[in-house]
Amino acid sequence: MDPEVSTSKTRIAVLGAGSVGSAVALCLILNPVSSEVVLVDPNTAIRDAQVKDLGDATTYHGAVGGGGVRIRGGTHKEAGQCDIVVISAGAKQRHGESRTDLLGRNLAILKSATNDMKPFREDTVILIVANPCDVLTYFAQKYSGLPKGQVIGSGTFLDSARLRGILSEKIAVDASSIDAYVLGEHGESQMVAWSCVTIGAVPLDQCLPPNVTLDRKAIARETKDKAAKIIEAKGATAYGIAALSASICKSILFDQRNVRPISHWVDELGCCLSLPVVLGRRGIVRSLNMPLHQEEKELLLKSASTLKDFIAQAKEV
Ligand SMILES: NC(=O)C1=CN([C@@H]2O[C@H](COP(=O)(O)OP(=O)(O)OC[C@H]3O[C@@H](n4cnc5c(N)ncnc54)[C@H](O)[C@@H]3O)[C@@H](O)[C@H]2O)C=CC1
Ligand SMILES: CC(=O)C(=O)O
Repeated sequence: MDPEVSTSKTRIAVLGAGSVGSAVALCLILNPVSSEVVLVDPNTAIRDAQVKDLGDATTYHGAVGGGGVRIRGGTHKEAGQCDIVVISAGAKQRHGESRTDLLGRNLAILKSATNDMKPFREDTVILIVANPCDVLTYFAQKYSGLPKGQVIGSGTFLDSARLRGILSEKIAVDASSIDAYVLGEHGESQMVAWSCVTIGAVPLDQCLPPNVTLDRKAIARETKDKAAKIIEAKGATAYGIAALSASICKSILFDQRNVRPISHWVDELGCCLSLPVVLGRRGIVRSLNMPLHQEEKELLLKSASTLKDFIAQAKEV
């Protein structure tokens, strides 16, 4: 951790005061990472009501070194001067819609929000959470003009957490001791890097409990479909992505160098998608080259090709 970093000097802006944005803000209050959280939404009635509600949660939760996190409403311009901008602004999927169905609506929102935030501080990191996450990350890099490594997406961090949770139940090992990654698109073309799954450095196949066999296809499908199942029942997902977004903010602000599957620009593949990266104060420190099997490499290429098609088809306003 960078000893120079202190929560007393740092600000995180959250764009979008809806289900996800407010849950991100709550996580940042309960597990303080910065001294201030600035909520931004053109719907100022919702924004201010969320600020009041969240303000009640700050009372007994002091930041590191004392003093509570300050939550307040703010403008896009102010967001451009924050250490991190988490972008959850945009439409969410209705039952039966895919993430990519949101592209037209959310690209327009992203463009106007990014223009409204300019000029950015030169060290601001943008974290895209709104969907379709990977395609929006590509366009946020283009619109913001910030170095590509500073504009990232939550990507398959959430899918990887879901995969670890499912594996944890099947093999009765705590999820935090399972190293397993979903790669590629945060969406339909995602793939599981099965050849690299380890438990305490032991390859998965070599440490299954007796009488346990894993149906890998079914597990990958359950991982991918988890969001749709939740959306069908309650209309949205929010808590998982909020906790993980707050943890990404912590990795960045405290220069923690954690390895996470995060959506970022991958030169060889010509798009933004998730591969494990080292996260630091300026976003991506470096990408890690996973020793994937040939068929996994092909699935990753297919995911990249799907994403490039979406980028090519996107109608910019
Ligand atoms: N990456 C991931 O794993 C996840 C992504 N999401 C995505 O997050 C996004 C937000 O979802 P919810 O919070 O449930 O939606 P919501 O509808 O509850 O909130 C969206 C908010 O964005 C605001 N907004 C619109 N234009 C804006 C602008 N220019 N600047 C700032 N705010 C603006 C709206 O006024 C609204 O309050 C959706 O695209 C959803 O698909 C949701 C869950 C997980
Ligand atoms: C909505 C969404 O992208 C998710 O929960 O994975």
